[in-house]
Amino acid sequence: MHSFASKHDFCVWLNQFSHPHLIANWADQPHVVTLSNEHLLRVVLPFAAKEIKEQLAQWIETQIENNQIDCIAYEILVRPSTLRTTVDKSIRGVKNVIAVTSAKGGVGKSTTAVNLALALSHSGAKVGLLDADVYGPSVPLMLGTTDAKPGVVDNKWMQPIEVQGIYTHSIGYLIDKANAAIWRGPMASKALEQLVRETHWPDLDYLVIDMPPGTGDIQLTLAQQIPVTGAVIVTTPQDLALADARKGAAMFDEVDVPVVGIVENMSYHVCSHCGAKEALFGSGGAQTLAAECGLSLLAQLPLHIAMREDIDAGIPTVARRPESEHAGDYLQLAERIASTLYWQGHVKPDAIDIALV
Ligand SMILES: Nc1ncnc2c1ncn2[C@@H]1O[C@H](COP(=O)(O)OP(=O)(O)OP(=O)(O)O)[C@@H](O)[C@H]1O
Repeated sequence: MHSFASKHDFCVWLNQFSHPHLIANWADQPHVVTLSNEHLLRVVLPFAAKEIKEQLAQWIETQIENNQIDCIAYEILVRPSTLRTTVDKSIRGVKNVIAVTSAKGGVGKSTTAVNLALALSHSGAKVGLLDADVYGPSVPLMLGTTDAKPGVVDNKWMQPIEVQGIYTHSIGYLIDKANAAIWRGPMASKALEQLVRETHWPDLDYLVIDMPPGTGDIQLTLAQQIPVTGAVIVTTPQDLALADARKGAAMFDEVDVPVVGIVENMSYHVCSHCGAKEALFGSGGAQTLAAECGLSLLAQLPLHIAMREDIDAGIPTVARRPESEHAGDYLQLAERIASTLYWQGHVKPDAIDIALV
């Protein structure tokens, strides 16, 4: 039987627990394990990690039941850390920014961004979603908030719209689609920076930004102005989309924004009648691209009629069918992104963020 005389003993024991989103000796990371004077063991998971939380609790309970350890008082918390970014100027209230990008329109970037934000929230984090797609703000439609109008706080801040447990803001709440489409270059970048910085975000662990598609000046300027913790590139298996995704990876490299990896959307089609899988747009492309660019292939998401129907109904799959296989895919994706950001990044020392606006 294990006996624990010190925090070190607890860490050695906890390190035996493994999970694909943890690294070896994870419990030795600063601030992850603490022991109170009352002998309460506290494990703080520093990124969105509901699955780890549940599996770790189960593992501890099994150890107690099997008399491998004495009964202990413990708690497991999910408390994402703030990570350093190349752009120093932080966003008031926001710990980490995840930019969801695509080099080409129509590949499912917004669908991925919305479901990712909801999945991060289901995973125990406090999450915001900013629809920065000036050319076609689709978040209000996807979340059924087309009639929402953000309130104003202190004559200065815009209040985000809370829906399905996440805090959202969209260019679509302010102007209609027809006007957004004519924005170009500097005008669009300026408006977007304002949108992100003048929103009264509550304290958020993650702000997911649905970026405008493409790899032009707007995207480049945004990446240089907004403290992006990591970018996710969404693509489809078609050659053309993949060629563009390569450009996306190169652009983020140029501005020193870490790319967490690639999401292959519409990777295969699932027949709603017989469940058969077909590679409509070819297969293996994203895998090759990821290997070529030294990036991870984070997920291969199917093209499925239910996902489109959920989006059209204004309740994305993660919220509408949280127990479904598709929602499970997004939860896995969310926890993979959150853990990768943490293990690849550097924790910012706790400080009161002074917003520079
Ligand atoms: N995996 C999927 N399964 C089924 N339908 C999907 C899937 N991903 C996206 N779609 C559908 O494809 C259409 C385009 O998706 P979406 O708006 O997310 O793309 P986008 O890349 O953000 O496009 P744009 O750049 O034009 O905003 C939507 O109707 C959406 O419901």
